[in-house]
Amino acid sequence: MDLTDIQDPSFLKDLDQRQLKALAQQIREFLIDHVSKTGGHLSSNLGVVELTIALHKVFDSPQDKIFFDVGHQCYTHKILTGRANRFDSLRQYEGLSGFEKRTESEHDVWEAGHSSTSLSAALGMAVARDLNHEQYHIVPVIGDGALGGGMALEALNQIGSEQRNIIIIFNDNNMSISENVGVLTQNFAKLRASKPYNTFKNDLKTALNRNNVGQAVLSGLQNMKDAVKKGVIDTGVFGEFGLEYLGPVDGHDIKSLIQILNVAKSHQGPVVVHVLTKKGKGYSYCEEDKEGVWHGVGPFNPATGKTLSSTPTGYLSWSSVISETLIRLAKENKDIVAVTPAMITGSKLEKFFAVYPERSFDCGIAEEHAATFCAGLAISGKRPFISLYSSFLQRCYDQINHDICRMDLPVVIGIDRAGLVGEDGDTHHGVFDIAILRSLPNLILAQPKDAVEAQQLMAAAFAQSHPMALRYPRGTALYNELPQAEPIPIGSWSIVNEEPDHCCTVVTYGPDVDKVVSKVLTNSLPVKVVNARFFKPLDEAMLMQLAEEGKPVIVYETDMLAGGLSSAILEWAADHQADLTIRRVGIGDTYVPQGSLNKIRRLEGIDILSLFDVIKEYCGS
Ligand SMILES: Cc1ncc(C[n+]2csc(CCOP(=O)(O)OP(=O)(O)O)c2C)c(N)n1
Ligand SMILES: CC(=O)[C@@H](O)[C@H](O)COP(=O)(O)O
Ligand SMILES: [Mg+2]
Repeated sequence: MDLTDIQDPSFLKDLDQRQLKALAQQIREFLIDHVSKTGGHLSSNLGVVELTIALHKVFDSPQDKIFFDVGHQCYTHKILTGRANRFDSLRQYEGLSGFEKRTESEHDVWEAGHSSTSLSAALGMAVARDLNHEQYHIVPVIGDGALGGGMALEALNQIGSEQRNIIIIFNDNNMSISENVGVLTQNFAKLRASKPYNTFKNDLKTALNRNNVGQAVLSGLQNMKDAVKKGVIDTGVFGEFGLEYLGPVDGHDIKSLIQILNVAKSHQGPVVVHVLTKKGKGYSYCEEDKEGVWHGVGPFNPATGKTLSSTPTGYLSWSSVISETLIRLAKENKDIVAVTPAMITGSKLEKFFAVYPERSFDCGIAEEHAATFCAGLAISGKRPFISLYSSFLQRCYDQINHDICRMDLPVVIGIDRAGLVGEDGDTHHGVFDIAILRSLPNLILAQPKDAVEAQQLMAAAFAQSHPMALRYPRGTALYNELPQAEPIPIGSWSIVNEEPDHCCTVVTYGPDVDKVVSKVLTNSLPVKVVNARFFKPLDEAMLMQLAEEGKPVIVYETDMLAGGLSSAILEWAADHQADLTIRRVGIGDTYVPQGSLNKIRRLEGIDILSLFDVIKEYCGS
């Protein structure tokens, strides 16, 4: 069949096992082919092809609510709900989202991008359904990584006591982005290997194979409950939470999946279906990947698995610049330890973990815990470095406030993926951190303009004794190793382009500093450019100087205007009754969509050309 002919999942009801299997194969080939051109979350999607087919065969979407935790594994769901024809535009501006999007389809009943929200959402939906006296199934699909997240465990706690009808699909591929961590994974491993239950499951299968499926389901469930009571079946952590447990089932065997989902469907109360899948199933490069490099990929050659883009010579990713510097600092300072909430690969901490295994900690998807864990380390004399994607840092705002800043503990926070990230879209843009962190007492907040400053700011961060956060974007920077980086004085800005008779001053930060300088020089515009590398504390002497010069000041930010650098400068001007004419360029009161950085920066009016339109107002053409 042509996948682009699919309108909705109802066609699955008429397909037999053989046809369903063929469909799975076709979808897998489609995914590899399309993701190799657009990039995307390949491995997780390859792992849930059969599971998603079985879910849409057994349940009736959109009446029944099928949705995916994080949402990065919903591509088959998109194909089965009539969106195959839009895959050429995956993750592009105005194209198909890489996550579920309610505006895209009535079958997308929940949106995410951040992990571990699905179970709370499911319980909310279930309570609303019951209060409305409605009848439908609520079917969240959650991975073993996401299930270890605090929110998911908090939700299980309430789901167990509410006892509403929810069918939790536990997609256990024994992987987070890279290898999963924590004691829960051991509990899952025990369940996976649970022999007595596997025997029991076969009994259930035999019962289900009889003609009277309804009766088989009921007697199967009764047998199962008896077996649980007798302690024959290990229900693991789920039993402890008061949930019915079904499984484990082979997540690539559509027949077994359909059988067990039918059992779950007729169950009263919350039930977990434990599905074993292989991350990257059907594509050897993905199947063999333990580091998670195939979790999210850019365009690649499907035959060789080789990525089509390459880092230019001499450049390193910003994450690598920071982690290389951390390794050097850690050599001198034995108290430095590195902490990550499940982002070793994205944060480029693999090397640090290899060089200093006993000083490296992967906490799992647990930003809140990871931040307070760092506070505990710091209060006991260690110098923790925690790497957090800006967007995921939002999860642990309170811990940064209550546990780190309030006690003025010297934790160094690497804010990775700061600013717009591009194709992951609104859930992942890291544009709020300046605004939310700037109000926290004791915190120092900075951003380097280049890799040299990154090394100097890292040195500064570990040379002082307050919490300090250092933000850096997705992408690369020209890298020259500084064997001995001199710490930059805290709160100091620098003038990077001085003009004796300037028409205005541009105050900006990060990699845009040098872009603005090169543009004004190329266009021979008399514009002074200031590198505002500290958002907190501000360089008050420099601000006073700008006020005395009396020239217009354009604050050019590539993050949210509200609460950002320009807000900080306006506050300072008001507090000091300084006469500053401020013009602001930045992101307005909106969630920025997905798309290439060039495209969305243009759209939001924060690209260099937009800045130049503003400059020209002051400097003529
Ligand atoms: C709060 C938060 N932290 C980190 C991430 C980054 N992240 C995306 S997917 C993922 C792994 C999820 O693992 P799992 O739930 O097992 O799904 P799988 O990819 O194995 O299918 C992580 C850490 C995120 N999306 N949200
Ligand atoms: C789904 C998710 O949250 C991550 O996989 C994210 O897409 C990673 O993005 P990077 O490519 O910036 O590491
Ligand atoms: Mg997983």
